[in-house]
Amino acid sequence: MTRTSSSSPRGRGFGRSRGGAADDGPRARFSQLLPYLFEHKKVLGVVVVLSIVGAAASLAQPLLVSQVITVVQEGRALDMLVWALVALVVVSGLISGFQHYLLQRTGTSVVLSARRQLVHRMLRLPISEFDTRRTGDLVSRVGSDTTLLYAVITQGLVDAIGGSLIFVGALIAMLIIDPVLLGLTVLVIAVSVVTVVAISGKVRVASRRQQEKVGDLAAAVERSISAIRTVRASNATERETEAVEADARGAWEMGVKVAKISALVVPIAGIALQVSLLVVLGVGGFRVASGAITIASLVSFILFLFMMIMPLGQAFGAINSVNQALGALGRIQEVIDLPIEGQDDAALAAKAAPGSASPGAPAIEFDDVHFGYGADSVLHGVSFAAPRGGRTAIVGPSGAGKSTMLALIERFYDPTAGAVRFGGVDVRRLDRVELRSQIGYVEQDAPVLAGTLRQNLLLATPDATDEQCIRVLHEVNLGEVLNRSPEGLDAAVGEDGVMLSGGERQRLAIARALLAAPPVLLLDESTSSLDGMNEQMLREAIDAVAENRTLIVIAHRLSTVVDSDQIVVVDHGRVVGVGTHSELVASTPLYRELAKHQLLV
Ligand SMILES: Nc1ncnc2c1ncn2[C@@H]1O[C@H](COP(=O)(O)OP(=O)(O)OP(=O)(O)O)[C@@H](O)[C@H]1O
Repeated sequence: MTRTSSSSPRGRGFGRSRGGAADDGPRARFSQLLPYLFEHKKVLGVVVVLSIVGAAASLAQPLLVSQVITVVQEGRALDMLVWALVALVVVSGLISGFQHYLLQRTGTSVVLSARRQLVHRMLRLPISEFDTRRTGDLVSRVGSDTTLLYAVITQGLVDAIGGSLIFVGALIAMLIIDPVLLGLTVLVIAVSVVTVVAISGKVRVASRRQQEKVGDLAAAVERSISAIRTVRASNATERETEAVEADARGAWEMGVKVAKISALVVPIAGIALQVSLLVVLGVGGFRVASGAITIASLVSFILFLFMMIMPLGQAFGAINSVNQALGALGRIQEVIDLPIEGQDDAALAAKAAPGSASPGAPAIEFDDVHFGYGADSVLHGVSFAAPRGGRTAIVGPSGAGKSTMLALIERFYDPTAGAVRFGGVDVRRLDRVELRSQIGYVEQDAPVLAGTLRQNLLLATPDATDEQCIRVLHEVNLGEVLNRSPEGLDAAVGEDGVMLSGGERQRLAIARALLAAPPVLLLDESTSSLDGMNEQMLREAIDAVAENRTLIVIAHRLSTVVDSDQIVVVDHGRVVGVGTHSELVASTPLYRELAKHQLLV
């Protein structure tokens, strides 16, 4: 069988993720974050303007306070000044509320666009990519990693831009009030900034590792839940729980590490404020005493100092959240940067020999096809032709490469040598969408998607009517399932179709393929778990649909294929015989053996 991510042990997470080790994981640069921000440049522009207005309103406050002190000292009336102060406070509040809303909204939008891009890419990756990646880890990149981008907008970057304006404004005001005091303050701040920058890089690494651990955790949960019946039946619940807990603990440990590093960053702004305050109070006191500055100037200098330190805290927070986001962005970009299926189709098509579609050509033809999933070769020079409108059966021992042959027809993989032709044309020269629209494919494990009967049927044929759906369900003897629930076609089938029996799942998958009625049908052991009566009904349906169509069936039970136009016998990736049942019994020892086992000779 051809394994996909949902059924292969490799796909289920027995293996570890790529790049799980310390520092060799995907890294993201700050510049990779910018496109996400540019996408919302208009709103962010509004936010920046609001920040400027808000900053001006905030900066005006100490100036007004200083005015108030002077006016009180001079014993004049305060009316206008007080009102101006109240208005400033109200305006600053309103601005910051609106800004907050815009930032949250934009943060969510950035997450949305990262998710969109990821999903768009993920569903188009080559099938081989899913052979080695773990489903849970991919899911966690969409669900968890993307949420870290939210914090960049809401908790950091834009705030810091607004904050930096206040910072600069306060700096200028302080320079005007007293350059000496400012010099001392800047010295303290410079030391704290250097310290923060030095330790913040570590946040990125720890955050990326934390996200990797969350990916491991999601993969472990997915693995256990998807095989929950086997886990229970094997009395392995305890062990699986421990394994999942170990991954959860790994994520926790990394979270604690991020917390520790962040904890170093956060108080630095507070310490800087306290030290500068002490310095300013001490030195400022002397300067007031010596008459270099007035008390009113010292008070407003201190208010500006607070104002300057606050955005510094924001900036440190921003450095932290940007670094966390970059850790996650590395994992997001890694998937977005992967080549998608068909990206190198032009080069492949150029390599393929030109051929033209001709009515006389076989529907499907394998011409000396070689293929391997990795280093191990699976097909070694397979050649056969499936005639148009005929029924071809592929038989052979388990692992011979039968499902792989169907995967090559669907172009889930391309041969390493030789060619697969569709109607005389090398499939590498055909558009994949066009090729697949010509082929109905029923996988060995007959996947049924969570949802309703209708959703499953309409997967390949979204425009089919209810009548067509119901007709095809009857054709595959699933009419009874339809009557089982008053919801009819809207009846749920459960996750992976668990509410249907194995045979019913297969017949639903076949119904889906039949509904599209394509010229070529590929059935991978589609009748293997049907009981005698259902199998008969199904064969009649396939017989009816197979008329004037090319059918390629992989079957282990020869009784289902003895009346095929031709049978291709495959062993260890090689074709060892082609012919009808009686011809092969006479000519091919392996086939004779298979037939003997199944009491057909
Ligand atoms: N996605 C995959 N990645 C790596 N190896 C694979 C993959 N799918 C199949 N193989 C390997 O390729 C070989 C042929 O597998 P294939 O599924 O084509 O055999 P099959 O004849 O259909 O077997 P069965 O009758 O048991 O379904 C096997 O050794 C299998 O382990």
